[in-house]
Amino acid sequence: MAQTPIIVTPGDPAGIGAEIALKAWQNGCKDFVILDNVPRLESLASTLGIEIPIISISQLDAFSPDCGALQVMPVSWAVSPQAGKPDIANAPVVIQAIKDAATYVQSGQAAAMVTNPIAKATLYEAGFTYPGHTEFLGSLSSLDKGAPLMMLACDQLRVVPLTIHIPLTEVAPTITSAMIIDACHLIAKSLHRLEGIKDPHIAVCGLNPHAGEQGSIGQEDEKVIAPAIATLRAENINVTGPHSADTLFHAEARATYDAVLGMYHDQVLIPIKTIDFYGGVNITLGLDFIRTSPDHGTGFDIAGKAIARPDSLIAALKQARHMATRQASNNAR
Ligand SMILES: NC(=O)C1=CN([C@@H]2O[C@H](COP(=O)(O)OP(=O)(O)OC[C@H]3O[C@@H](n4cnc5c(N)ncnc54)[C@H](O)[C@@H]3O)[C@@H](O)[C@H]2O)C=CC1
Ligand SMILES: NCC(=O)COP(=O)(O)O
Repeated sequence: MAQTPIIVTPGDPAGIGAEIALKAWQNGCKDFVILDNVPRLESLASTLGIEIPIISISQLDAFSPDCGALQVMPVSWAVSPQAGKPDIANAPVVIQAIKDAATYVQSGQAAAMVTNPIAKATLYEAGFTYPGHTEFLGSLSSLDKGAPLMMLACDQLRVVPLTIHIPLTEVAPTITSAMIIDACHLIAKSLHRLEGIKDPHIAVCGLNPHAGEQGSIGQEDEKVIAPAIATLRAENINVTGPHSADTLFHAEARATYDAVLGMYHDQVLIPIKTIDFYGGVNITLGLDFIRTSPDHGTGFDIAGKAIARPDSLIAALKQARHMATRQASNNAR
């Protein structure tokens, strides 16, 4: 039976997305179709010294994993992409590609979507009103309670930030016990569904240094986070905390839990990117379709220089296929 492809979005065409997709294909990931433009990819491949056949297909059911060429569904860039120089004129094409990819997965034409990095500031300038893919895809999907959540995963760690792209000054007033409860329910359900982990242990970070030092360095740990943990534990959800975030990420601590729920972006993204900068994968939890992504950004400083590493995109493609296979077997039960 023909394999349903993964659909890959171009991301910002001035970034490293196309380069890492060419390299992922060259490295044996042949089960995806990318939304982009054949002449541009051929020209980029030639500049980068990557020799692979590239063909256009007009619909996803024409995909053949054994055809020996990178398969591309065409998009028309408003202006010719220049490496390292994002152009606001291409923003509508970038956004439409994300929307189209989500539709392909929701309709079953693609098994999952993998997004290449977008330049958030460029899209904001063009009027994009969502903080990032996670929230945008959430708006296109029916959602589990507490969704969408952003989970970053590598072989040694899984983390979820409770708040994502908001200013640090807004974190403390934003977090609530209900958000923590919903997030832990969704993480537990997702780890069971996606990875078969029954009763996963979720370690919840405090917000303040030393998890508030019993209320003397901030009140949120005792007044917001601890009550949520007590509620979850009363429901027999395997949650501990609030933990001091600074002692939660060394190897011995990591061996004690399945995932960490942090209160804000950098609290949990710094540890995972330090542990595995090139191999991490971003997974959106709680959507009605599968979406993963490399955990890095557009890499404008290295675009077009042939030095971008495809590891994270390769890991994202493998994770997406793993999730699609698991979902199919869950559905068949
Ligand atoms: N999922 C997404 O769409 C994401 C988008 N971004 C966007 O990316 C843009 C740039 O963000 P930065 O913070 O500079 O992060 P970045 O990840 O693009 O770059 C940080 C550093 O890591 C290097 N790097 C990144 N990916 C690499 C790879 N595959 N191989 C080798 N080196 C690599 C870059 O050259 C740079 O020195 C921003 O506009 C941000 O919004 C950032 C993270 C995720
Ligand atoms: N820092 C992670 C990040 O920016 C990913 O955001 P998203 O675009 O996947 O929502």
